Amino acid sequence: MNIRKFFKSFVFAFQGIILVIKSEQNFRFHVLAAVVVLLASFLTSLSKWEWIIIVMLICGMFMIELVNASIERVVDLASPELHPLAKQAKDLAAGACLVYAICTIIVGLIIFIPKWSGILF
Ligand SMILES: Nc1ncnc2c1ncn2[C@@H]1O[C@H](COP(=O)(O)OP(=O)(O)OP(=O)(O)O)[C@@H](O)[C@H]1O
Repeated sequence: MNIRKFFKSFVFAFQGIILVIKSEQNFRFHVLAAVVVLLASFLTSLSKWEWIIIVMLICGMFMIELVNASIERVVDLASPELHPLAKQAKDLAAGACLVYAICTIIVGLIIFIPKWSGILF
């Protein structure tokens, strides 16, 4: 196993994460949302499994935004001019992000509403 190559691949992966933070407004919004959700989670007594679900949802959102940013760049490289297939590729990737974001909101509400309803009402 080539250790140097192994660590270099980590460096490249971190470069990708830094790039998406710097260049994608959506990603920065999701980072902010994740901080808010983590703060709310600390203030709410979550079970181990609820914590696991929250962490997986947050990481999943970051992952899908990274894939979306990657698809946007590949499409821009392959089709700098307007093309219906380029539009479809970008809109499909954006649709995947939206589906996942809606899923995280629904699951978050299922976890938090019963806990907060006792405090609020
Ligand atoms: N090469 C292209 N050919 C056809 N439609 C495109 C192309 N590039 C982008 N589009 C479409 O134009 C609309 C706006 O795209 P825009 O470039 O503003 O955002 P994006 O590339 O999807 O994301 P970002 O703003 O983060 O770069 C989207 O519906 C997208 O699918």
